[in-house]
Order: sequence, then structure tokens, then C-alpha cells
Amino acid sequence: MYIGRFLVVGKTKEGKPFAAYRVSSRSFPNREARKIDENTVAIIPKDLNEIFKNPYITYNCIKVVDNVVVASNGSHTDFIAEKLNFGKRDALAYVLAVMDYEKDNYKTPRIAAVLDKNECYMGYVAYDEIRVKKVELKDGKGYYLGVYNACKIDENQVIEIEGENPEEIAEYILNYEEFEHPVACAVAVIDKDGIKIATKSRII
Ligand SMILES: NC(=O)c1ncn([C@@H]2O[C@H](COP(=O)(O)O)[C@@H](O)[C@H]2O)c1NC=O
Repeated sequence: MYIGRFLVVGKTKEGKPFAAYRVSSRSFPNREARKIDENTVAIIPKDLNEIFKNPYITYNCIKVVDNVVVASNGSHTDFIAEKLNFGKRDALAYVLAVMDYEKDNYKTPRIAAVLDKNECYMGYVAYDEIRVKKVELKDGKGYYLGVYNACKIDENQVIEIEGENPEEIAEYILNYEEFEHPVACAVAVIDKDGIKIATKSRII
């Protein structure tokens, strides 16, 4: 099944909350997830000329601000992070409403998640719907939200989670075979010492 870019929010089996973001792509597979600093992961084409071919393929996908993780499939990551003073729900609702779905041939939805050690919200804006929802995370489970054929916040969109640190979870989700065309994955895990991030990109 192809669900395009997707987010997974959940808890490890030992109960650590995490957010993961995977780029799956048919059209622009030649990209990587690159850690820019301790708080930021960017999705970047390996050939920088590709940046100018499409406005939606280069962006920060994870940003950590004051122990809060923001993850998304586009440039809205930064704007949600800037608006966290509104609260998680309203930062998501406001930015998704203002930025709207992507004006490409697929009307690709914008998807996003915001979490800290206590609570998690997911949201999306599609051409025909906008939704933000608080999600209760469970140990060893991950709820996914994808841009195509899986753009729902639904407890049936759940996968088992393997791994306790961001490297292990990134490896696991990058190689999650049910979802086709893997390119790169970025993960932020919240543990007692703070938030740790890691990336994994497919070698081609
Ligand atoms: N965020 C991304 O990494 C991203 N990659 C591709 N897109 C958009 O989705 C369209 C379809 O891409 P694909 O065939 O790779 O699924 C692209 O033309 C582009 O407009 C993206 N936009 C949103 O997901």
C-alpha cells in the first residue's frame, strides 16, 4: 500500500512517547533526512537543483521547542513551532487552516503532530476536511497518519512498535514494508533525560 508521507505517534514498549516521520515518495525519492542541530531535522534533496522543481519537498520535518516535539510533512513544522504559545491544539488548528492543503496535482494534505511527555495531538488539512484531535498513546503502539489512503486520525490505523531509542525506531519504521517507497525517517523520543532525535535514510 502506498500512503505517501506519514507520521507515527506512540509509545515504546517501555512507555517512552515518540513521534516519527517517514518520507515515502514515488516522484522525489532522491532525498535524505538530515539532523541540522539537536532540535531540528530537515528533509533535503540530494541534488539541490530539485529544491526548485517543487515547493513541497524541502522542509524541516521535526522541530523540538522547550520539550515539545513538532513533526510534519512540510514547512508548516516551523510555523506550528512558532505558535506553540497558543497551546498544542490551537497551534495546529491555526497553522493548518491558514496554510491549507498543498496546491499540487494530488491536493496533498498537510499532516502534523505535536507532543510532549504528557499529551499528544494530531492534525491534518485536506481539500475537503480539516481536523485536530488529542490522541491517547499506548505502550508498544503507534498511530499513523498518511497523506494518501490513510489521512485519518483513527485508532484502527495502528502498528506495533519495535525499538526503545530513536535510532532503532527510525530503522524499524523506515523498513516497515507494508508502506511502499521508503526514502527516509526521522524520530524524536521523549525519555527521562529529555528529547533525543535520530534519522535514517535509504541508501540508493
Ligand atoms: N512532504 C514531502 O516530502 C512531499 N514529497 C512530495 N510531496 C508532494 O506530493 C506529490 C506526490 O509525490 P509522490 O508521487 O512522491 O507521492 C509531489 O508532487 C509533491 O507535490 C510532498 N508533499 C507532502 O507530503
